[in-house]
Amino acid sequence: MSDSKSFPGRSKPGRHSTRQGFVPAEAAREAEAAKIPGLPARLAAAAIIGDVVQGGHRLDECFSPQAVPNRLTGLDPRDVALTRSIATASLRRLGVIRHVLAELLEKGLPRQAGRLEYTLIGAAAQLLFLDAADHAAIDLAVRATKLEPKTAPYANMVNAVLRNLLRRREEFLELAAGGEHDLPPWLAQRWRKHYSEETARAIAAMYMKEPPLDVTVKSDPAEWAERLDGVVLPTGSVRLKTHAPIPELPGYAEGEWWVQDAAAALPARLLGVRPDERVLDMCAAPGGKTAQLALARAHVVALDRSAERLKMLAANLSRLDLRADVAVGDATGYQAQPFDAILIDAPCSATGTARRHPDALWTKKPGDIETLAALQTKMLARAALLTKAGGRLVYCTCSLEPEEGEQQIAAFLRRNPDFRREPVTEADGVPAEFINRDGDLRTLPCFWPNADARLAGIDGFFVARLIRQA
Ligand SMILES: C[S@@+](CC[C@H](N)C(=O)[O-])C[C@H]1O[C@@H](n2cnc3c(N)ncnc32)[C@H](O)[C@@H]1O
Repeated sequence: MSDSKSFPGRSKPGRHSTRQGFVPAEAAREAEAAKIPGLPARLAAAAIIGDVVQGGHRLDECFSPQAVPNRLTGLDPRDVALTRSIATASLRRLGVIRHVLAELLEKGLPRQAGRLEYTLIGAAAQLLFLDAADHAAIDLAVRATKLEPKTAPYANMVNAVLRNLLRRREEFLELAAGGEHDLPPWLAQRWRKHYSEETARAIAAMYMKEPPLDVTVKSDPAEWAERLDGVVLPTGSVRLKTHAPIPELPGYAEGEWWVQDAAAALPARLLGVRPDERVLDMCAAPGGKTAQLALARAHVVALDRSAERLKMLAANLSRLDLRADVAVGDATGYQAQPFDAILIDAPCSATGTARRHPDALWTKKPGDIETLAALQTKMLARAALLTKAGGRLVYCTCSLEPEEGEQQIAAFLRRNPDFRREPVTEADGVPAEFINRDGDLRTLPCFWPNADARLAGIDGFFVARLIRQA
């Protein structure tokens, strides 16, 4: 790998002679590493695991061309795919991998050993959960360790730990089987309290599996299910059994569908917009729900604080040949004439989406929930001012935390007596099991179990539909 930023913190590289002249030793080491098949991907994966776990970066962002630092510079597409699979498996199973490593590292991890932990995590993920050849996983982890001056003294230790892991693999796989060790303890504890012991276990079991790919189609789900080798779900989304690269699938380039989890497709539908209504999508990017509203031929204002993410929204709408007015701005202070309908897909802890974004569980801390809930409260207050008399307001989050869902709406209704809940019913095309006692929608990742893991589960979402009195 040629990206020198992939070795942050390396101290004062020495210089040595090459045919081209003097180059930093660091660059020379990287050039050497690039020649060893499989090593650049292992180095990139370790760097990305660190960016997520230590730096708080989102995993998806690490794979975007705009990523800073970009760990993928110079990697060929096969190495990028391998990097992604190592990093994703590492984060999906991070809890149990750390548990296993703690057992194998008698004296714990050496302090200030740079990227050593992430190299070990990536190698353990390969040995336990991926198809990579065992000898390659161990040998390349040892080489990666030798490459960095801070970690080089621990190369023998890495070798010994990984060989021990291999010897005890069956025991560790048994430990990993239920997924219970994969969750950060503070979140597991919350879910046991708010749902039940059994539900928390079922969520953990779902979170250790790769999720299916769901898409929203512009029309004719049955035909697209057949063309895409999928099934039509009870809510109208199409679930694909294959994992082919998305841009290569039929209908993608023609803009006939877009990727959207089946649960994420429900909030915009529950807003029930009609042609020519003025609709505000308050947190719109990257635009999955804006596309649904635009497809219903509403006049949509797609508002988001992030200009970068709105560029993605614009590109998505352009591929789909759909239109919306794009506005960059802070929803909590947004001013406009009142709207017929408003959708708030609020920023949240995203703990309901960890099947697709396993990093979501490891980049959040307990205090974040309070901070996010405070932001959501402000957005709801602003949306209340922007909703016409008789207008509708749908609030949703992809969080499993009641503070960002049920409690948020209970407090909103207490503060805003001119709003009432319009309960979600089966007549909305929503399965009864998704509707809670208050008439709000609450999905959990363990819903829709299926013996065929390719078809199981749904993102965790909360959705409330409110009406402002006329
Ligand atoms: C859950 S995502 C929205 C996903 C989107 N609705 C979709 O379906 O594709 C939340 C969005 O809220 C945006 N956001 C965060 N804080 C905001 C604020 N104060 N005002 C407006 N948008 C904000 C983020 O940039 C992010 O794009």
